Amino acid sequence: MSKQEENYVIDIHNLYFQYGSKTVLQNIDLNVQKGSFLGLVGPNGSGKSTLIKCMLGLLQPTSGEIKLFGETINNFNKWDKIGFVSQKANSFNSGFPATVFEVVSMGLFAKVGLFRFLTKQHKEKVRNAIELVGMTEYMKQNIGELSGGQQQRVFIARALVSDPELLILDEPTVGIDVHTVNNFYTMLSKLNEKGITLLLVTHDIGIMTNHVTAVACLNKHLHFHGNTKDFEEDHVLSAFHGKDVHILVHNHDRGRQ
Ligand SMILES: Nc1ncnc2c1ncn2[C@@H]1O[C@H](COP(=O)(O)OP(=O)(O)OP(=O)(O)O)[C@@H](O)[C@H]1O
Repeated sequence: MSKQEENYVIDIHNLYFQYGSKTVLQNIDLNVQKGSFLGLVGPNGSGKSTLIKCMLGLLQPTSGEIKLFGETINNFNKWDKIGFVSQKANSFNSGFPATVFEVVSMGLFAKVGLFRFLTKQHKEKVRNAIELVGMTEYMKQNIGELSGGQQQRVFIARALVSDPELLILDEPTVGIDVHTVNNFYTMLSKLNEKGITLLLVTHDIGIMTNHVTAVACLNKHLHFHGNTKDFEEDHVLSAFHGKDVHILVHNHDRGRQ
């Protein structure tokens, strides 16, 4: 393994995926560097979720190679290094009988079983995770009483509580208003500054480019993969060709390299 490859938390080579006879991913070469914040964009049906499912070992690629933390995915077993927050995780109704603290505690279940056995240290971990996402003042509130954006922060805290090195977020801002989305991305940037590698699947191309350190554009093929400085509207347009898409790529200077 080269020095550069040692730095990859995800390393994908020549990946193909088919649902039956329909090819959804073709010849994908993609890596995620340790400490980076990668935004993965593409139009509806471009294969983003399929690619994430392959990375999480939920789907078996038709061919190609996926390495996680330097290990071939079939041999990889340190899944606690990876946290995952899915699309529309925020679907609680206002009567849902669990507080923010309890929901975040659930992220420790795999490690400690029932949360009535949480030790002092575990409770401290839960409080820290809640603080990281800026939700301390809501700790005792019922999750169902929070806004969609606040609920998504809680789900990120739940994923963070087991100290993952890589956090994968699939469309976490669906249904969240623009102002909240901006704050949400600022929070993600802060997590990234603390050393957590982030992979974010999103449609929010304009806002996203102000926060991520690298961008990948997918539409069956990978149309672009590089840093935000080299990322041009042309790449998005070629990935999104034929789609009705309005893109605002702006303020690259604010994106960290
Ligand atoms: N289980 C499945 N069986 C057959 N085809 C599927 C299945 N899941 C997804 N597809 C198809 O595969 C293609 C890629 O879907 P995928 O969900 O990966 O796209 P996406 O980029 O995540 O889309 P979106 O942005 O709309 O969530 C689409 O054409 C979709 O219809």
